[in-house]
Amino acid sequence: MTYIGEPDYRHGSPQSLGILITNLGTPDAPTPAALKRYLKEFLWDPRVVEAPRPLWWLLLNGLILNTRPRKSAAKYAQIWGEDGSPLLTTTRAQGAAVAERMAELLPGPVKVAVAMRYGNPSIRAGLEELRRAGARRILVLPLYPQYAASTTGSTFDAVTQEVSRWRWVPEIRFVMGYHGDPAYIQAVADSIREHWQAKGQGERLLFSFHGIPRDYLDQGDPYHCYCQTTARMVAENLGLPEHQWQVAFQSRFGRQQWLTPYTSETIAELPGQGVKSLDVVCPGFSADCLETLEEIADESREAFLEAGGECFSYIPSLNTRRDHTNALADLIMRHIQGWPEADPKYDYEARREAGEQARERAMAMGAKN
Ligand SMILES: C=CC1=C(C)c2cc3[nH]c(cc4nc(cc5[nH]c(cc1n2)c(C)c5CCC(=O)O)C(CCC(=O)O)=C4C)c(C)c3C=C
Ligand SMILES: [Fe+2]
Ligand SMILES: [Fe+2]
Repeated sequence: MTYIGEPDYRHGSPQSLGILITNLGTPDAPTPAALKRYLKEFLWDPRVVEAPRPLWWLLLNGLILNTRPRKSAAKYAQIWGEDGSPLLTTTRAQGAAVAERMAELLPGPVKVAVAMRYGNPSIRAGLEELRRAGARRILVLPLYPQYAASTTGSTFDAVTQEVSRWRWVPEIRFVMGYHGDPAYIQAVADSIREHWQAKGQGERLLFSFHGIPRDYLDQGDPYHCYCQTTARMVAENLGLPEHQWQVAFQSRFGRQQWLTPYTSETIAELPGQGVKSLDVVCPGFSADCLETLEEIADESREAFLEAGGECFSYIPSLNTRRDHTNALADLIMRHIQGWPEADPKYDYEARREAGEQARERAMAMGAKN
């Protein structure tokens, strides 16, 4: 629908709502060439690697992009599904599920788009999709429960940078995290309970979160603290005594110190401390991906068994669980408060009709398009 001039509240034009659901991103294919493209974009982001640029450029282009793509491609090949990367297929399915749920909760239309911070579908493509649907108000929901500058902060940069090129900037709000959201905590705890009912409970529950360089914490990033909070709240919900759970950080990159304890070291030490059966859950990952399916469910399992462990169980991410979808939709509802589309009395049809009439009046008056 095209308007003559600006849609205007006085004429009752509809202002439609767009939700941009994002995640980190993934290569287009499990090949060294696709990984090189993906890693180049990802690792050049100053929110991800904060090292001084000229030096980092040399290291990245001279060394890392000549070695890592091949190794990472081999890992991706192990988890690649029929429809592509699990992270992307799951995020798309989450977007569709949230859209369905939002249609139940809201009186007017809502457009949901899915985008990835790196790779495809890009943030630009996602925002374009919303713009074409006529979204004048946009809520951005990065699927990172625990805020980190490298993830949520970087998504903020990408969205605002993209919109800075638009002539007509929409209203934008961001969900900056939900590490302690009761419905999210409940969903994680219930997923663990259900896993225990089906497969039995291990002697220890390990909460494994993606790491960041220790230096980022020292400079004030709240991520470490938020991970501890999530883990403690889930453990409390489960009624787990302190000695039956712990937190560790996975997926270290490079030589610097990262958040400790490291998941890999913790898992190798536990059997020696008498823990023979272990459950691992990764509540920082909304969707199963390379870091959970390959690094935890595969590599870590092997490491645990090799170190003398007997039983290793990976508890899947929330993915498209119904309680996850509902928790995300509730989060959206709370963040769009005050926007007319969130008002149950908002009469979308009446507004649309009034808008049409205003448009016709303007046409009759000979306004130029
Ligand atoms: C180099 C620094 C990195 C930082 C800092 C970092 C933070 C960070 N990452 C996630 C979530 C994911 N990371 C994933 C893959 C991945 N991460 C890094 C590096 C850093 N991450 C690399 C190089 C890769 C690519 C794979 C590899 O070559 O090892 C993924 C999985 C993507 C997939 O396609 O499945 C996720 C998800 C968080 C939450 C985070 C900080 C809190
Ligand atoms: Fe990462
Ligand atoms: Fe990894």
